Amino acid sequence: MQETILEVNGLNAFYGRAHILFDVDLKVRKGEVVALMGRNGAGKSTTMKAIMGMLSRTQGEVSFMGNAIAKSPPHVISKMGMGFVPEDRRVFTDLTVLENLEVGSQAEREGAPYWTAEKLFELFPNLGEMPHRPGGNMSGGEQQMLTVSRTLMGNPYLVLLDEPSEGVAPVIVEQMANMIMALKKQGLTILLSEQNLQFADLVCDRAYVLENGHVRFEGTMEELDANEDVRRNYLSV
Ligand SMILES: Nc1ncnc2c1ncn2[C@@H]1O[C@H](COP(=O)(O)OP(=O)(O)OP(=O)(O)O)[C@@H](O)[C@H]1O
Repeated sequence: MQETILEVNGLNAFYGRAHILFDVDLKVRKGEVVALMGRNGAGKSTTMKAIMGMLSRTQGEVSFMGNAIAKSPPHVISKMGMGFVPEDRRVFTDLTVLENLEVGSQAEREGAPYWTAEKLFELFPNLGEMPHRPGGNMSGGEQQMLTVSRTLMGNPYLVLLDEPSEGVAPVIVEQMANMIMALKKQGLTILLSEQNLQFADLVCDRAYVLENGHVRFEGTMEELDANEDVRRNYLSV
């Protein structure tokens, strides 16, 4: 069995007094694409932010490549090789595509795919056609691709990808799915938050389903597809 890249045990998270995550356990192994699923408000983004060290109040254990990171701040976790593409996909609007990529650049990491702007332009030909365009003059889908690319420029071992298919045109959704499959082939490990079961079925190996901050299901995509109760009760399908 492949080595475990990320292991979360008994993760609880709070916004002020509101208790949002309840004893979340999850594991991501090297080379896997794992889906974090659930309806709006289930706790997917909160789980990612908590893993990334972005929340002020959490309890539980998070281990990344064998290192305990639950008390580490986001910039330290990023430097260790964890990339995060948040839902709001902010690009630097005054910087060009190439400049945006340079901002994300980190040193090569042994055992992680190595990315250059040229390699990313092969993966996202749209971006390759506009290297000098300011980020502010791009469509939402193009900005989405740029945010993913900027994160990859950090040569991460693991990428947390928050709802890549949400709010973008169907043609971009298709490109996103192709992109994730291409990244998997390169050996990248991905934890992907997603509401859309069709999309997750296309690109993911396993899924965790959240409801009200609790993990309600854990299994392969085949097991999830076959589990009508989970799909009906906790997903919008
Ligand atoms: N900054 C915040 N302050 C207070 N409560 C928050 C905050 N952000 C999220 N919440 C609440 O935490 C719960 C989980 O939200 P979260 O964004 O993690 O869900 P999600 O599964 O990612 O859903 P979505 O698809 O809508 O992003 C929701 O009840 C939400 O209202």
